[in-house]
Parts: sequence; C-alpha cells; structure tokens
Amino acid sequence: MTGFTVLDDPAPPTKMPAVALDPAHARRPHRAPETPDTPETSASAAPTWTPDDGASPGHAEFRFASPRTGLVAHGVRARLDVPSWDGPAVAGAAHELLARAAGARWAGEPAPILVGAIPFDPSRPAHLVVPAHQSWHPVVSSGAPADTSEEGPLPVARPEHALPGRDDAVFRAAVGRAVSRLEDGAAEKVVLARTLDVSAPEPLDRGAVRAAVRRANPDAYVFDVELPGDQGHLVGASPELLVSVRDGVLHSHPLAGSAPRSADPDEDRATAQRLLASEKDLREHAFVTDAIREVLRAYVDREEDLDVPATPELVATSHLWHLGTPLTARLTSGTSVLDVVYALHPTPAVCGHPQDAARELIGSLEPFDRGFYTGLVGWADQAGNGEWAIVLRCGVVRGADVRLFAGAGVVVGSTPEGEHAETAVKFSTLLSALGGVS
Ligand SMILES: C=C(O[C@H]1C=CC=C(C(=O)O)[C@@H]1O)C(=O)O
Repeated sequence: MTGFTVLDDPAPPTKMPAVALDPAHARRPHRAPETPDTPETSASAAPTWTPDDGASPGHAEFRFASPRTGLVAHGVRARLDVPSWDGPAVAGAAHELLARAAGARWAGEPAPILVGAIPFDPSRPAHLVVPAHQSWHPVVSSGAPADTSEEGPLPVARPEHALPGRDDAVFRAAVGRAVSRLEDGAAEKVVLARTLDVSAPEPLDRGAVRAAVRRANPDAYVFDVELPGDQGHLVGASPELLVSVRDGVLHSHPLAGSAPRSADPDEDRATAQRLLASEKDLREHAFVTDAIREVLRAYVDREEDLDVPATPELVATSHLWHLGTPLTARLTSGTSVLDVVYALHPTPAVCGHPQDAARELIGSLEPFDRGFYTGLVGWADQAGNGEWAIVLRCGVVRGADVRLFAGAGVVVGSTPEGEHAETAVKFSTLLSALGGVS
C-alpha cells in the first residue's frame, strides 16, 4: 500500500460549466468550404474557431485507445455548442461542424473528427470538440495475456486489504432502499454508484497510470480526457463498448452481471461458471440486451440486419468477470454513430429499467453528481463512423487528488453487502494503476 489517503470530506460534486470561448480569438477558415453550405438552424452548431497554440482554454488533451488503436488529439479547432443536447440536434450539428472543418483544412491535413465525452445525463452539455491535431497509432500489447481462461489469471487486487474495502454505509443503505422500491414495483433494475476520494502524496503521472491500467487490462478502452474549465482529467479503463460504427456496420458489447476474479485459478474458473448460471445476473444482463435490441430495430432496414445472441458470454477484466453480449447491426444508410449513441444512451447497464423510473431512483438515492461517469467517451467522423465506450472504471484526476466512481446493477435479489463488495472491486481497476492497491 502506498501513501494514498482517503478524503473523508470530499470536494463538492463536479459540476459542468458551459464553456464559451472568446470569439475575439476566432480564426478564419484557411479557404472556402468544399462541402455544400448547410443552412443554419436554431438547433445547429455554433462552431467557435479558436487558436490551437495550446495556451487557450481549448487545449483539450484527448487520449482514447481501444484494444488495437490509439487516438491522441489536442487543441481546439471548433467546439460543438448546441442549444439542445439530444440525438438529432447533436448529430446534425456535428455533421455541420465537421463539414466546415473539412472545408477549412490545409491540403494534406487529415479529415477532421469530433472527439470528447458525453455526460451520464445526455440532456446536459457534452464536451465535444474538433481537435486541432490528431494522430492514430497501433496499441502495442504490453505482454499481459488477453484471454485469462487460456493463459492463467491476471493480477488480482485484494480489496479487503485496500482502500476500496472501506465501509460505505450510505451506499449500503441506498442499495437496501432501492431493493425495497424494486420489490414495490417502482422499477425492475437500477444501477447505483458511489464515489471514493483519494489523495496521492504527489501529483499523479497520468502517463504511468494509463500504461499500468493498459498492462492489466489489454482489452479495455483506456481514456484520458482533459475536461473543460478546471474539472481535471477523466481517466479510466472501460471494458464496455457502447458502439463502434465503420462503413455502416455497428458493433456493441454491452456488459451487465459481475463477479470478482480470484487469484486462485480453480476458484476463478468456478466463479466464472457460477456467474454464467446466475439467474439474478442473467436477468440483470437481459434488461440491457433487450433495450439495445429495441432501439437498434429503428436503425436497420430488416430484422436480419440485427444480430443479438440469445445468451451472454463471459468477459474477463483484471479484477472482474462480466456477462457480455457481442451485438452487430447493418445500419440503414445515412445513420451516423452519433444518432445511435444518443438513441441508446444511457442503457440499463448504467441507468436501469424502465429508464425514467430508474433515473428517478438514482436522483433520489445517489448523493453526488455523476458528471461524465457512466457517460460516454469516443470520437466520430463526417462519414458517420466512430467508436464510443462507456465511462467506467474511472476517476477524475486533479493533480494528486482523484475522485473514483463505481456502480452496480441492483435488481430484486441484490444485497447491500454484495453490491458494496462489487463496487469495491470495480474501484480497484483504476486504484491499482494509481498505486493505491496492494
Ligand atoms: C456501473 C458499472 O458497471 C456496469 C458495467 C458492467 C457491469 C455492471 C454490473 O454488473 O452491475 C454495471 O452494469 C461500473 O463499473 O461502475
């Protein structure tokens, strides 16, 4: 265990200031747009052109690495700013903004993309920018085995010896109340989360944290996003792909239903098999795949264009087993990844079912603002391609201070102790990379 301390008196919940950049810094497009003019509407983007010298409030460092490809971006060419943060408004505005940026680029510059993060509450402003600089690179495997069933266990943290195991009575009470409300019929599933505020002896080296979390989680979506204002960096290693779209083909890999990994290979395998057969976890998982199937039906031409396996499979992370279902769809022509992102988000993997009732329970039972936790992080291009992971196994890093987030799906049959233990293990994913778990 290192010198991490738990902050008992946590900072006020992170709020998201609307960032308005000074139009006086406006940079003119280098040449006239090549793309057709798009009419300005009240729901369209108000692109703000800014210098990209890194000194403006739009420095906006963004790192997002899927298991195979890494994207590094920084600087702000334009910021997406829409009056209404709903799917059609965002997708339309993003298209317009990317068309303008494409028209304004120098010869030889790569096609512009949109990068950023979307909060848990999609009606609140997202942090979406067209970066001034972007580069893609292959992710070099660090040698950690990707498939633990074949190659033995990954390093497993022991939460009972570390900070995440600290009792959180408020969370246990919230889970207890949620189960009673579910038993009374208020909803069928709700995902409840908690926070853990820790402080390192000195400012964290986020590059080292990213490398450590990638080593332990070769299949994760590792992100490090500079948030607007002084909100800090959103850093994490999500196991969950909401959607990737390439040339009209969508992949999604929803997860729900979890069990802690064990350092003992026999126990680890037995835990995984128990999870695969757990009625409670299968029920928790089915809410997610059913909801995604229903939404995606509206974005395919024919039922055969949507493939949703009937049963989930096991997915391993450094600390947990999950139930996961790999879904594919051939999208109706003209569908953008952002249309689908906003239509799906938030899924029952992070909110619950039915969505409105679950949101209400979260609002009344969670004593903090989720901000971008259980939101989305990723990128989109002008052709409608993109990749968006759910913001999980993460924290907001400000110098030496980190607010970690972890949640768990609650259904009838869940227990406060079980969900407390599960969230403790979920904290450990990032905390071990921070050096806070022995
Ligand atoms: C909400 C979280 O996990 C979600 C994703 C995978 C499995 C989950 C579960 O089993 O409860 C959650 O739905 C989190 O990691 O904070």
